Amino acid sequence: MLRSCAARLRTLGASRGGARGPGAARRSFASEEVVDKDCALPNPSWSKDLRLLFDQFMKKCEEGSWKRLPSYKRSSTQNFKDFRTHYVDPKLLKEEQMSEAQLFTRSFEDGLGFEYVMFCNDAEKRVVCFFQGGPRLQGVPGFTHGGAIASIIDATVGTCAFRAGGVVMTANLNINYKRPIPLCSVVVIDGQLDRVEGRKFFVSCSVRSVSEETLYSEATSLFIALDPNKKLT
Ligand SMILES: CCCCCCCCCCCCCCCC(=O)SCCNC(=O)CCNC(=O)[C@H](O)C(C)(C)COP(=O)(O)OP(=O)(O)OC[C@H]1O[C@@H](n2cnc3c(N)ncnc32)[C@H](O)[C@@H]1OP(=O)(O)O
Repeated sequence: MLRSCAARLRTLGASRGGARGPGAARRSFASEEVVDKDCALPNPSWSKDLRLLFDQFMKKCEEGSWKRLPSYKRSSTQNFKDFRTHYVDPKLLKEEQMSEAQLFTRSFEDGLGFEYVMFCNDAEKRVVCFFQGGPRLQGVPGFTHGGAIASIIDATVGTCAFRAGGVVMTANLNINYKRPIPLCSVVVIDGQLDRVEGRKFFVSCSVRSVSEETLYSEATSLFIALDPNKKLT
């Protein structure tokens, strides 16, 4: 698996054309035109497994029950700007650093870090994430780092909570690591909103192999919807 992963990355290097694939979002950022591509679309580093899962769920999207969630390196939506002004003390924001701010899980070159796509089913209160962890996410040799697994779990269960409760933050994340995840393999993270108590959103998830035969990890989490009358800092 590692060899084919390296091979894909070599072809990726050759195809570095930076093509503006579908789903590119044009917007001005820090006074320059930056094309923020939708990273939740296939690129040459995606394995056959990841593309197959993507195609399967895109068909479900056509049936209407599931929706693919676009994903960008930077969130420029107005609500993100409102988030910063509303919840963060401007004194703490160093504008020059903020212009470099990117979503952590979208901060690696194609194929090297987090390759993933999420689909949501709001009726079932579920978010499914297909994740291929690249060679820069290595923990023990040949396996994915536990912190990288926690990050993609956090993003998946966080998105599940976000869909139900709006702007949320992680208050608690408990992960049981049952089996190590081979580096560059594809896993299926299935997030489920379990219950809501006021501003508390309880979400759990499993991390399984594509064949569903191997349970790699299980997690429970608590997200808190932010109180509009409270600053975060
Ligand atoms: C912006 C939009 C852009 C668009 C984008 C689109 C896509 C978007 C996807 C998002 C995906 C996010 C995925 C990344 C999410 C992170 O990674 S966030 C980063 C890590 N988390 C943090 O840094 C949070 C740090 N903690 C805090 O800021 C504060 O503790 C919190 C979480 C905001 C809560 O503070 P608070 O609002 O003052 O609430 P508080 O009164 O303390 O507690 C409320 C209730 O929760 C309970 N509680 C709080 N903490 C705990 C705990 N750890 N354990 C148990 N109970 C707890 C309290 O006991 C209380 O319970 P009740 O008394 O009401 O029964």
